[in-house]
Amino acid sequence: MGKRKATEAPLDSAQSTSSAIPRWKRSESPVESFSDAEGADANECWEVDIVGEEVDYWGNVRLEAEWTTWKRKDGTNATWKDEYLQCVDTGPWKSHQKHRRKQLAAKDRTIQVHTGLDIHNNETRLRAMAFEEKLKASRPCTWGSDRLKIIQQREEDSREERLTETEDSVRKLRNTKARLRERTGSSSFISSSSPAVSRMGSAVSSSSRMSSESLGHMTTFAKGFPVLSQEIALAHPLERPMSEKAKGKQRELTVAPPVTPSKTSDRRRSSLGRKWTNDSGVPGAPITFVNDEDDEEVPPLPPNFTYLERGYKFSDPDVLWPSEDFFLSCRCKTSCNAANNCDCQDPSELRDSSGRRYFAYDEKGRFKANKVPRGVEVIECTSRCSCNLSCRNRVAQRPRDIPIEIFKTPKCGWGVRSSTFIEKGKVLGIYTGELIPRKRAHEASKSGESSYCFDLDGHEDLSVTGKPCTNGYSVDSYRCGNWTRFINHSCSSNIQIYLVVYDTVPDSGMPYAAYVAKQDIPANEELVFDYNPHPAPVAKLTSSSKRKGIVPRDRDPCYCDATECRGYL
Ligand SMILES: C[S@@+](CC[C@H](N)C(=O)[O-])C[C@H]1O[C@@H](n2cnc3c(N)ncnc32)[C@H](O)[C@@H]1O
Repeated sequence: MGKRKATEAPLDSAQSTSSAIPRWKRSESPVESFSDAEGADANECWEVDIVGEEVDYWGNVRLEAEWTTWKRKDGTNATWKDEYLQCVDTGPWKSHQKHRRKQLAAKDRTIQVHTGLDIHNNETRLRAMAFEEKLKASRPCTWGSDRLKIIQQREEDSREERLTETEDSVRKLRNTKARLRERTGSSSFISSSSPAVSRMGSAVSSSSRMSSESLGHMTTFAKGFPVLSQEIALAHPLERPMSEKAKGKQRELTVAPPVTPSKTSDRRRSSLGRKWTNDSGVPGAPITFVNDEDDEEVPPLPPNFTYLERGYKFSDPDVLWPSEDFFLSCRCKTSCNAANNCDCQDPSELRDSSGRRYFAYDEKGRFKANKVPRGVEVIECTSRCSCNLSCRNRVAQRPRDIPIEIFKTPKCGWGVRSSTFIEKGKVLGIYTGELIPRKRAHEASKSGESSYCFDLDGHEDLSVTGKPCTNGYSVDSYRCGNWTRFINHSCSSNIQIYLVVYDTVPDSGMPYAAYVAKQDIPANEELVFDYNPHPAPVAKLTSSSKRKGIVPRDRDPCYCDATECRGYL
């Protein structure tokens, strides 16, 4: 609602500006004569309603109004002339428009705006404004401030990590003092089942031997984990000096009661998650840690554990990775279309009955499990091939694109799941770690040293020899590895392993073990594989012996809960 001063207004002569682009074209409305009009207020103003608006090329807005108590002789009562609207309060109209824009933006997923005209009518203008507002809200261009936030977050993280270490050292000091008091017969007693102590034996039980779905052996000989590196290495000489604020906090901590474990745990979990996500190089597919079971902060890891998303670490002088000069290569342009025409597929054993070679993946990059016999290495294109990363024969080597959650399971220590649905045939990642000679893995197992070893058995057929090969290689992910080292066993698995070579030479005994979805896996379902899908003939446990917890000697009990559970690992 608004009022217009009832003065004689001149005829609008400004039909256009000097510019080539016209302003809105004004109608030849006559000078209004209000001499016979009634209904004016004390200031000689007549009430108007704003009913529309237009915008010109330069963004100038003009309003359309209608007199509520006066009309022309021809019955019309609308005007665009701002001369008549100078004392109109436009506030209510603007808020009405804002509300309508919001409604439009909420209603349309994509707002169609046709801006071909110089002059936009009310609807177009509203849509354009709604579109811009929506765009701004959905994709705010805040990279500058985002960057600042990341930097601040990093600084905060490193400060928090130092604080956590300090808190741990205080707790440890208290425990040590308590133990000393205990030894010296002091009456005060502190339970040894404090989180730091109970954690050491919790996750992984001792001496379990497993073999992979396809051919490898997974050997886990864990006699209890050392505690995390952060707990031991309190002040690294190369670390930045602690800020005054943090020092103050440290001083406070020495007298204050310990912080609640949940807060510390959350901080440590998110800090480790961020670190591993950064180290994995795939920020779009983060790694997170969740523990809804107990107060264990993060999975127990040996000191100086290194996260390695892809490839192997070579620390053993006996293990030599083949030189790039020996890699196979093809000359396919952009992407390899047919395995039969692809030179790097020459040694591939994936052939149909007429001898024609085929790829292990379909056009969508899904692994064709039923077409790849157990023990056959999949040969992917190498860095010497002329095709690019979009090639259909480069799948296991692509960066991971599913988010990973490492979570505490009720019975099997830490396990792995993803917050997204995983399609059957989806290749999830490869088992990484130190590539060591098989004999070293066996020595480690005999000496009872903790290790997470995956035996790369290559073409060995366990069903024929019945014994594991001793001259091959194993992957030890105890000190170095990625999220796959947390995948638990189930007698009813949803993922399987196949061997793949890329950037190495086929048949060298050094393939990668790739994890692939055996079936569609719903979001948040634990990812599990059968550590020993072709077990040597050990008597299957009866349900009553399972109930009694009787397992064969040298075997660990299985807690997978599958109906067909064998009862042991
Ligand atoms: C490769 S690790 C898996 C990650 C492990 N849960 C952890 O917390 O680090 C293998 C170990 O996990 C435990 N584990 C895995 N699956 C299990 C199962 N079905 N039943 C009992 N323990 C299991 C065993 O202690 C085994 O030695």
